[in-house]
Amino acid sequence: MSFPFILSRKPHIPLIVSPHRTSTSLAAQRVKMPVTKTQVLTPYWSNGVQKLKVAPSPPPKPAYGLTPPALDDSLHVVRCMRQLRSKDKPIEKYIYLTQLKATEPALFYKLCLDNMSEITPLIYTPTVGDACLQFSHIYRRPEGLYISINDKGRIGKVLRNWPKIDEARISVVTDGSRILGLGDLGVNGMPIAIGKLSLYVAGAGIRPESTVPICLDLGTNNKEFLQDPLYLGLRHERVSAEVAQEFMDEFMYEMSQVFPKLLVQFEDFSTDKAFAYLSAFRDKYPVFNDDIQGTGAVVLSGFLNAAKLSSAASGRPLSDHKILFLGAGSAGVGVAMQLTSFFKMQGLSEEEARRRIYLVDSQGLIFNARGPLAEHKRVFSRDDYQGPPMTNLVDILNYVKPTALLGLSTIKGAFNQQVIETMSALNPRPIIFPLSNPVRLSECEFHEAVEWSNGRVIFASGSPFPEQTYAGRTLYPGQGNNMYIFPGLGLGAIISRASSVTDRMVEAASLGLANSLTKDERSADLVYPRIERIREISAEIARSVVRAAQKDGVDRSLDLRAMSDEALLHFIGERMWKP
Ligand SMILES: NC(=O)C1=CN([C@@H]2O[C@H](COP(=O)(O)OP(=O)(O)OC[C@H]3O[C@@H](n4cnc5c(N)ncnc54)[C@H](O)[C@@H]3O)[C@@H](O)[C@H]2O)C=CC1
Ligand SMILES: CC(=O)C(=O)O
Ligand SMILES: [Mg+2]
Repeated sequence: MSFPFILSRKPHIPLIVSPHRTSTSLAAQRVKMPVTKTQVLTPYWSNGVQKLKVAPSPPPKPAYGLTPPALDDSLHVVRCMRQLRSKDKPIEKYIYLTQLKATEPALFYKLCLDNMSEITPLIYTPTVGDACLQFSHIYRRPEGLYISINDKGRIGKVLRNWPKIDEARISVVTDGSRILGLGDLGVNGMPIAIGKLSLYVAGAGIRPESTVPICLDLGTNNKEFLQDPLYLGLRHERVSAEVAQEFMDEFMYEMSQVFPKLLVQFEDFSTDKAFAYLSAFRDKYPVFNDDIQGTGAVVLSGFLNAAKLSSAASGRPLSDHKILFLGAGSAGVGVAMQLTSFFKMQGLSEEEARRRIYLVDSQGLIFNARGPLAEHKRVFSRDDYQGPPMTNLVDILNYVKPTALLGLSTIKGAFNQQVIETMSALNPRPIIFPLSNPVRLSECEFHEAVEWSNGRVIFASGSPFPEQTYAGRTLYPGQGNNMYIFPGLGLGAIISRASSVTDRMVEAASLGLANSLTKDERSADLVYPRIERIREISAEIARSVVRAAQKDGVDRSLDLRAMSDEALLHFIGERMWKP
């Protein structure tokens, strides 16, 4: 018996089927279904045919007398928020919320939805970075699936131990080799998979039981962890790239066999593996890489809105923008690839679009005459600079004269006062996005960018910063984080039952996000919508993604094709799980 992800179209009128009786309802007559115990059946549509599914039973309520007489759901929400706020350290709040999620998931997600801007930084970046660093010390109970190199040859068997195989729809998979900007954390990477999936539930209404966090343990090169007696992973260095690739081939094949309806999100693989696995698997399975594609989509979206504000001040045509990246890893190059589509939208050719982009890595400006380059950097390597290596960022800014400076370098403070003043001298409204995570690795802080640009900066960062007041005006930082994209992208891919995640679907997610700003948000110069609207935004993104999947012919929920845009949006909203 399968439990489709999709909720009933009319969840308020479930059919209750009594033990040992055959239902005589209309819907039930269409599908013969042996009913052996009390079950809640809900009708749903598949390829134009109405079917029934058994709804997973809610957790049992404690029997009368086992809870205090005045325990009341709405007051308990208030009590939990007070308990949460009474804790001083973010990591203590993280541990409290983790326990709450394990014991009362609906309550946990209600708190998340009602307090998105307060709770997101606790279950996600920046606190999740500390949770990963300390995972082997704060570990309490099992959550998620661990597959290690020792399981090679029997990965399918391990996957089948997952208790909710039929419900599984979305998995976030990491091998812990590059967690945020914190480096190789081995099996301590599990909280990043868990945190991203909590945002799928909170932000896109994916059912909690449909999420599968997976951490692959292929060893770690983190010397501190290898010497820590409490470290929870295998105590050896990472296996070679060849062995890891063979392991991944088996893993992905077995995933497709055990979980035929699962979408896979690759997360925080080190850059070489991130590109290798994406190209190896993207045409075979429904999979995307969040750091390459999700980040590309979220930054394109923020950049589209930022470029309009910047061009309004400078009078410069949109096609004239120039973007400089500090950092040329999976995220930097992923964003650069996605931003070429911005210039193509302005009428530039692929070649012209690429020429608007400059990459800087740890050795300075990337140009052909510098010497051999990793494959992912080559496409953006400059052939129009022949001089000596250029390593000083201010020199590079004065040479390139960019309109936008994006940081994906993990180098805290790289956007110092001189850098921001140079950008501000070059542009009436400089676009400065320090996107590295967690917050302590951010290339600059919001208050610095505001102060050093005299309040003119158009700003978005990977982790959240508080708003600032400048010259009597409140200025809001954008959060340029893929958390705005992956919930809606995943929801759209799941609802359309996409057989693969195409470039058009990723771009549709990006444009869906860019277009979701309200009038009020635009007039406050925001480049991303307020996080409190995440469900509404995810629904709009999902609709765009479904349409893109249909255009590319990778959708398998064919009945959605005939729906009007309005009906599709309504359909998506109704399918979101509500705590
Ligand atoms: N805001 C968001 O949504 C996202 C943010 N990120 C963040 O981006 C950062 C980078 O991630 P990846 O690209 O995967 O890592 P990576 O380690 O592959 O890339 C880092 C890049 O920075 C360069 N770099 C290092 N030191 C430098 C220096 N001193 N000057 C100039 N460049 C330097 C490296 O050469 C490399 O090209 C991480 O902090 C990660 O958390 C990643 C994905 C999404
Ligand atoms: C946000 C994210 O995916 C990262 O920093 O890796
Ligand atoms: Mg990531």
